[in-house]
Amino acid sequence: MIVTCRQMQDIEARAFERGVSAADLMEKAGCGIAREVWRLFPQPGTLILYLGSGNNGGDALVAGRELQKLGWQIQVRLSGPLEKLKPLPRGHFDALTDFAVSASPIDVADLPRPVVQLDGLLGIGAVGEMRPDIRALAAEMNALRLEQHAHTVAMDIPSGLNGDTGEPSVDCVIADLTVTVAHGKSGLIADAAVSHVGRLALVPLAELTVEDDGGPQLLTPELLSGFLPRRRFDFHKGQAGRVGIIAGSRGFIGAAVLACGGALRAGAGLVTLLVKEEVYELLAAKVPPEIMVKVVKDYRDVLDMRFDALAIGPGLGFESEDEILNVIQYASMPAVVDADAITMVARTPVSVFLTSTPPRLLTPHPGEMARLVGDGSSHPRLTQAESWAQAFPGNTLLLKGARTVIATESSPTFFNTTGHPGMATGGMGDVLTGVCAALAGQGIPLHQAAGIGAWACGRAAEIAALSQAQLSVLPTDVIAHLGAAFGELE
Ligand SMILES: NC(=O)C1=CN([C@@H]2O[C@H](COP(=O)(O)OP(=O)(O)OC[C@H]3O[C@@H](n4cnc5c(N)ncnc54)[C@H](OP(=O)(O)O)[C@@H]3O)[C@@H](O)[C@H]2O)[C@@H](O)CC1
Ligand SMILES: [K+]
Repeated sequence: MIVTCRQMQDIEARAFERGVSAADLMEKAGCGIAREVWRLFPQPGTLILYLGSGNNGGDALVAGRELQKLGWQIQVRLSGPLEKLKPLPRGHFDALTDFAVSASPIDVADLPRPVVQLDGLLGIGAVGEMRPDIRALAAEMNALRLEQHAHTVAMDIPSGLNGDTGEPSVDCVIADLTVTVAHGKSGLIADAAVSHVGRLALVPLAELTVEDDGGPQLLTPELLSGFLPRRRFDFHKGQAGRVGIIAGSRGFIGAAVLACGGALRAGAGLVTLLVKEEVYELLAAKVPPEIMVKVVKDYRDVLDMRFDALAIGPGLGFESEDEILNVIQYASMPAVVDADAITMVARTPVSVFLTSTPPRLLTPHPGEMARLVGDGSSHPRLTQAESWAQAFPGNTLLLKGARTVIATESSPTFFNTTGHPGMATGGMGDVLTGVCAALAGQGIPLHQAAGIGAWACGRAAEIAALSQAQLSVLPTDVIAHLGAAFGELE
């Protein structure tokens, strides 16, 4: 569930009336934040706590205390006199040991790396524009990030971001990771906020659980693990899904290989790559040994084959457009439609979709989405995805981007939380297509399959970046780390 700041404060106030302790909540929030920092930064370095006067700074202090136990060295920047700290953060400040308060910007050149700065300046208690003292510290954090490669983690919301609208004010903190507490805040998923929020994580607080409103949801491991079926001990490959992949053409061999790799690592029982004669030799030599490669004269031959799910599109080209459109329209099993196949759908009368009974998952990037919705592409991403889903009930749309959004009519819209800018490399989408098809082949509904797929690919890319720079992460690295990502959902 996504809430406004006011709704969050009301939920909190009602919990306090029931006797829930604010100190307890801060303890849980701070420990949860520390866990999320550890997930992305498992090697300890230097932690700089930027503290405002409110409870947002308390979260940073508790997280700092926990990370200190793992070996992080702590430095503190205060926005004003200590006496201004609210009682809860003041208590945590007084209890902290072995740290230095710096009265001026910190030179991190000789400090242990990584340098991570916790933004505890302002949370949901912020009113109006940032005041000069806070704004100066926010600007300092951004400069440290930009000029000295420090990483920024926002407590609850990035300071200076309107928690309801997502509008960033001047000098709004640019976070690499925002760990939000109890519930996602509406401003965090606004298009304008994406580059200030960065990677998202949610620390659920059982005491602040409320009845779900059916609205958008953040993709979290807690939510997604419920979508992954447990396998019986006597499970066999026929039950794990027979996936057919229609991909690859001359000059676009790699896309097919990547889709196959994604499908394998997402647990498909049998993966068959269906290709035309001209690329058979090349692809048969290039795909992993677990893949069967089958030559088809006409892609429509697939309509008579037994598959549990199809993936259609990566590296396909446009030579067999009529055949592909027929497969999308008539195949009796769920299908993931990607890349060139989306462009084909976009230039076809929409009735093709309305008449196709089995569900389809379309996974456009913004350029392909613009082809699908025309003028609609100027609308907010959430509106684009939900409008398309309303127009084509039963089908699912996954709109790629730094904040991938997934919509299906009558289902809560999902916002992905994982991933990093190093994923801006050709081929990432091909992996995702294979992953989603494999999950669909295991009987997972396309909406959930898309959610698991987006989260797992992003998380795999994060794990791949633990041992190398983000910008060096390749789609093949994502495939190699999918197993670790899925492991976090079990
Ligand atoms: N939700 C939950 O369940 C839980 C929430 N928790 C955490 O608490 C956070 C909310 O804490 P909060 O209410 O103390 O407010 P917070 O955001 O720290 O800032 C308020 C302070 O900032 C000041 N100030 C205000 N506007 C300003 C401005 N424009 N420019 C400059 N200063 C400004 C204002 O000072 P004043 O105006 O009073 O002098 C006030 O003292 C929440 O985001 C989460 O992190 C968890 O610990 C536990 C569970
Ligand atoms: K903050």
